[in-house]
Amino acid sequence: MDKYKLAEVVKKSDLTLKEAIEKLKESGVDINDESDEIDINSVKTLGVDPKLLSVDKRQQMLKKALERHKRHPRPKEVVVKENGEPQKKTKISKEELLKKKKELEKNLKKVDEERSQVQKTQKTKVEKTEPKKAADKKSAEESSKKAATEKVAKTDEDKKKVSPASKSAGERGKQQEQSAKIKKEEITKEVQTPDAGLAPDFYSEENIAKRKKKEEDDLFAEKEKEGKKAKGKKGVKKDKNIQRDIWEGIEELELEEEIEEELESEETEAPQTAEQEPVKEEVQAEEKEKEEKKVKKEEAKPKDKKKGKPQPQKKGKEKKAEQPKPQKPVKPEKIQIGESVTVSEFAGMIGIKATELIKKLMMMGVMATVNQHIDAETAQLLGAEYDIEVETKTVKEDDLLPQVEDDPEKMQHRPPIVTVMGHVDHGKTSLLDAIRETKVADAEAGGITQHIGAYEVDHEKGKVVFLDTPGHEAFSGLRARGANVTDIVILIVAADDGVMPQTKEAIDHAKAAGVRMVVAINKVDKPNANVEKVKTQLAEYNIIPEEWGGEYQFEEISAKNHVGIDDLLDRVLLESEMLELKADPDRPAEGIVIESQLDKQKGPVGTVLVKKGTLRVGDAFVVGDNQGKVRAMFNYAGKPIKKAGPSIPVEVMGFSEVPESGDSFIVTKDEKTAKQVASMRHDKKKEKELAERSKVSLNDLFDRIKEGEISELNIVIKADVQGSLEALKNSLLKLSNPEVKLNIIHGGVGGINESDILLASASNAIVIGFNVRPDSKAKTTAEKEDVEINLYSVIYEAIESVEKAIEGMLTPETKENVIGRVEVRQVFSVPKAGKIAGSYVLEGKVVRNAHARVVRDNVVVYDGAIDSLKRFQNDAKEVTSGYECGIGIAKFNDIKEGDILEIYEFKEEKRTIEDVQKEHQKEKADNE
Ligand SMILES: Nc1nc2c(ncn2[C@@H]2O[C@H](COP(=O)(O)OP(=O)(O)OP(=O)(O)O)[C@@H](O)[C@H]2O)c(=O)[nH]1
Repeated sequence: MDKYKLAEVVKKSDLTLKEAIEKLKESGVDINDESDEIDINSVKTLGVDPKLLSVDKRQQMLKKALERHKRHPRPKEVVVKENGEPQKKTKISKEELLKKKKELEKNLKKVDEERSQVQKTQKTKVEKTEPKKAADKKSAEESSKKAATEKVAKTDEDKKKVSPASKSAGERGKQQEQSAKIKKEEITKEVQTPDAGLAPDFYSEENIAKRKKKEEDDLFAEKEKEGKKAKGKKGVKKDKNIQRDIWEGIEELELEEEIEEELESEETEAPQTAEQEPVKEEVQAEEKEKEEKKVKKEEAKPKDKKKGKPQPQKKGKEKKAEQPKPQKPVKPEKIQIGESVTVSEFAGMIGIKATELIKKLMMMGVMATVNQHIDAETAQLLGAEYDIEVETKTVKEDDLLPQVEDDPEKMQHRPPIVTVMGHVDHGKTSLLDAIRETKVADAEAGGITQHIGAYEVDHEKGKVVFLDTPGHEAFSGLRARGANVTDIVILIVAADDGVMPQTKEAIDHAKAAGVRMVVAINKVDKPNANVEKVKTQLAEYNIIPEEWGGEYQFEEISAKNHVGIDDLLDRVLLESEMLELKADPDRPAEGIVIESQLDKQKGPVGTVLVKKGTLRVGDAFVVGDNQGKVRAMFNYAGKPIKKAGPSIPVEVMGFSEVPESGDSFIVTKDEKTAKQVASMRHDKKKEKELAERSKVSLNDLFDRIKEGEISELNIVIKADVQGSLEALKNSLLKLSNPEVKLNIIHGGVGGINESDILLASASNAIVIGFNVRPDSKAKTTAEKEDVEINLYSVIYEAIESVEKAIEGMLTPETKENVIGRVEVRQVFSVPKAGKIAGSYVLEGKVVRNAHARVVRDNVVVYDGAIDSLKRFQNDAKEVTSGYECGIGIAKFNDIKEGDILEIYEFKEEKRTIEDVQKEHQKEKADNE
């Protein structure tokens, strides 16, 4: 039940505090102090209407209206108040405002007259003031408003016939008189009903005095406006005060409108019996509002003495502090939006009511609801309506995924990521098993329960992470997708077999990727093992052991017998120390998906190798054109973990779809961002698919070199026999020139296999096959990776097509070609265009977009592009000798009569490899 402070209730009653306490004690309520609280029944016992005490609905409504008013200034206000110069842009003239103000005042006066009449009646009829009086007075006041008469009429049988909505202005006048009469009658009735009642303080001398004072102030302001010299007790009002009054007038009017709107809607909803109450409340609220405004006005005048109760004064102050007047809505000059914006978002941005925008849109022929998106163009048009510049900013992936820089201060050592590569049967799996068994199974009880494509090894000198997918798949496969995950390659060579084709391939792969290598000579336990032979063979490929003065570490091992494993790990860690592998763990994680699958229980899962930062459960992420949120993470041993730092492989649950291995995995600030990026990438992918662009093709090399994408031509050659391979290699290498470098990254004998394609893809190379064919796997991979395979059976043809490709990549030579001579005979000044040379073509021709050299007294004074060419008023493409024309030269305004213009064009000429080589030789000779 609601409680009320006794002191507040006493203020509204005719009793003193003492009398009230006595009265309450008589009725059995134990109360002693004015700060004590009493319930609604006790309020009634003291003869006070509880409604007057509660923060009434009307006040709330007013408050809301004011707030709304602040938030969404009416459209007319936006125009009126914009640029902080309300008086200049006022659409409603001051005269109109004052007229409206007068009307209001008239109404208020009328209300007061009726009020005093009612007071008189009450004084004569009632000895003791009953709270009910206010109801009648309020009703009387309401008679100045259309609703009041109707409401009062409701209490009367006769009036029930009159529909409020159907009343005309004339009828209302009559009704006002009638209602006054009725009210008088009612007062008599109500006085006899002790329970009913309204605030007696409404008619307290203090309040009446306040209202009168306000009226005086308002009238005073009006006189001021009319230029009459009038002096009041508060001194002469300045222009500022008049402006403020105007604003207050506007606000009053708007509040009236708002209140009426609210009342109308409330009337339709409210039950008839309760109808009179909002009216009472309204009057009170209005009175209060006016009092507040008055206090505010008084405060605005520093010399004025502040009068009235401390409470409203305080309120006034607070309000003033919150909302200095005149209130100016925040209207920006310029806003920025994305590709689209909702009507309500846009309304908020420009400080206009959404409903107003909807109307404007309708006028523009756009039907939109509040939550509907409007495109940038429409938003710009709308903005123009309110003099607001609307700038559109296309959101790019970089905006959503800003590059996070590592903090150099926070960089910490990270474990190396290692891949084992080598020829078939040389012992890759055995080595990985040996490492796992000796180093992992011991440490992790129960061993590895699941396969996640990578595992961690805790060696005494540090941690090493092994990618568990042997060979090219783990290395080149990932690298081909731009995922350079491996730090070190262990090249395994069986001591009994020596360097074999795949050993060579592995070397080429590692070299192309610029990855460090540690050589493991395996199967040293075998009787026919020949370590020295292996070393010699590798030296042919420039893999020279340290003890021979080279830069590669070698370790002799037996994977089968677990011999040399620790030493091999030592070497790997030594190598990693030299690489100074470091990462910042205190940043959002980035990684690479190295394996993925659809798990029956877990849904789509992927093994992510964290490369930067720390990945945590709950992180939102984008992966390829998919996204997700880390729901759970498991380490290589299947143990759930909460976070994973740099170099750590983890199985992640929470992908929206199964990701692709090689996809980059980036943590975003939230799920929304992840979704946005994923959808952008998805769209891009579709576009790319549509474009059907071949990744590496001889034909598009020229375009790509122009874009600065390629400066080198990488080639993988496969031939049927060693002889043709060597011949082809030598011939192609001769095509290498100072401008386009040709690299043969791998050459081998035999058919084109998947590994060749992966290597070509990872190195952006083309594949040339001489008298060989790709196997089916190579074909599929080539298709998947967009690698072009060029097959030849005549060496000459192969050389010619590569030569053509390289020549296409050479920058053409630009030569100057003089095409005409022109004499300037008159100079005109054309607005915007600047100086135009009225000329006569002496020789050759003038072409638009050609260049002109301005020659004055045989000296070239300017050289620039022709940006306009006219014959009379018309644009001309070219003007030949014997004709006149107007020529405008870009960025040159100093043209003079008698100047000669030498017209020339640039011509591009293709260069051959021979040209380039000759030029280069000449340059060399010149330098020497
Ligand atoms: N004697 C001896 N045999 C070994 C050693 N390491 C591996 N092997 C044997 O060599 C054979 C091939 O070993 P894997 O580990 O399967 O070789 P791989 O390179 O993984 O072979 P692929 O997966 O087919 O490429 C197996 O029979 C192994 O037992 C070793 O150190 N000594």
